[in-house]
Amino acid sequence: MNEGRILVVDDEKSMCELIEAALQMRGFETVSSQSASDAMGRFRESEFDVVLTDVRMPGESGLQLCQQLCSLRPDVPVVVMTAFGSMETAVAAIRSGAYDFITKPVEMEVLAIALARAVEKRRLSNQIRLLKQAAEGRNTADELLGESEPMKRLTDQLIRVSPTGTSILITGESGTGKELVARSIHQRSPRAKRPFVAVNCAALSESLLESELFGHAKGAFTDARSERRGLFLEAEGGTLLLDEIGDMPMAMQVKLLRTLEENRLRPVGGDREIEFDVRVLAATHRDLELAVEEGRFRQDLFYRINVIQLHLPALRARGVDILKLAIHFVDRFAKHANKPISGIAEPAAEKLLSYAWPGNVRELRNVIERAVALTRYNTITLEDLPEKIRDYKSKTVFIGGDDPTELVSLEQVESRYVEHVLDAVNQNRTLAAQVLGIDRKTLYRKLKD
Ligand SMILES: Nc1ncnc2c1ncn2[C@@H]1O[C@H](COP(=O)(O)OP(=O)(O)OP(=O)(O)O)[C@@H](O)[C@H]1O
Repeated sequence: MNEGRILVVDDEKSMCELIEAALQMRGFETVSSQSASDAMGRFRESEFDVVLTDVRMPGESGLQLCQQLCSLRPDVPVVVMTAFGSMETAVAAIRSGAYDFITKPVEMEVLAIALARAVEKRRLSNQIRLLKQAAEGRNTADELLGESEPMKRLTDQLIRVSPTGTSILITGESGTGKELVARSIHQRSPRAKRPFVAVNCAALSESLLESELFGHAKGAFTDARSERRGLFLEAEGGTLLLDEIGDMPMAMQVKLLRTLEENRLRPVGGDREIEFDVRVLAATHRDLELAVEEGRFRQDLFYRINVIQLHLPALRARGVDILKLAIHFVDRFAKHANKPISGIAEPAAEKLLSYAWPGNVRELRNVIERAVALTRYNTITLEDLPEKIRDYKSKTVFIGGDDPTELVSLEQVESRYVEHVLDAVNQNRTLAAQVLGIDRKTLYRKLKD
């Protein structure tokens, strides 16, 4: 049985060997290191449950090592070996963040008990962290609802691809539920018990994004007062969602591709590469194929992330799901607000169905939250909806002009319909071509004409 993985640090090689032999006999796995700096390197390269270190060593002391480890990974306990009778060192060790100390000469039985306790502490705090994450997830994340044909197809695909570990590109307009789909893929994968981490690539400058993703060494730039593990390492064993990947700066795309190909990363300002095990999902509301053609997105990275593509339909294409989602949100917000609201009155429901929902599910959710707060009745009525929805007139494609009796040529009908479809899919030309049943070259020609 594996009692835990221990990094043993002592400048005396024979001491390391002695301790390692005693620990291995008792079921621990060990790695040893003869200096603080070498120990730091090993610590960054792989996962340990506990670090056991001597205090006095040439170069950096065990206490300095303890401080560094505690700021880098407060979740990994450090046990320090101090000389017998040196209470001051023991106190200094605890002040440096050590979890426990044992005195030298080391009694192997005592050491094994101290380490087993430290391993147990680490496992318990990990469990608490994961339970907290799961509880937060349950409170904030919605379940992916939808029974319309396009959503059924999507759920079907999702169930098939989630357990595989393949890279998936999730596309769809803003607010269609891309992050929710990513969470759902994670939940249905063997990685479900490990972390799910999402980062918005559009929100950060190139240099910030790099250190956010890969972490940075101490002193890598002016503000880098301490080391930071990047999100790739935070997501170790789990899933990382690169949201809005279409907005990632070109230079960063190069670094990301290399990292994904090699499964290793180099923190900003760091001198070592670190291996990681993370499933990467990417999401975007942009037309990435077009971005590749226009030279704004690297083709090699596109192929790497686009092994499988899941496309989320716009809310307006989900028919009756609009009402199902609306009722789901009414129930949820009514419960929060402690109001006895039981549904949506028919005229309001009709308006919800005919509105175009450019902000998709997110917009619907906000509209319902507002309506629940405003309503004086026990159903949502027309007057609880925002004016733009109450007054919304769905466009009739063929009439397009101001005069409804205007007669237009077939060519004009076609060009207006193309425009209408492009509006409906947020100018995504790949998708528009699919909807129109023509290839993209033909679509470009029509647009030019
Ligand atoms: N099918 C669905 N069922 C229930 N809730 C949904 C569904 N789709 C989206 N939502 C909810 O709508 C909101 C927006 O979803 P999400 O953040 O996943 O969208 P997104 O496509 O990632 O948006 P963006 O492109 O702006 O990042 C969230 O509150 C989400 O929980």
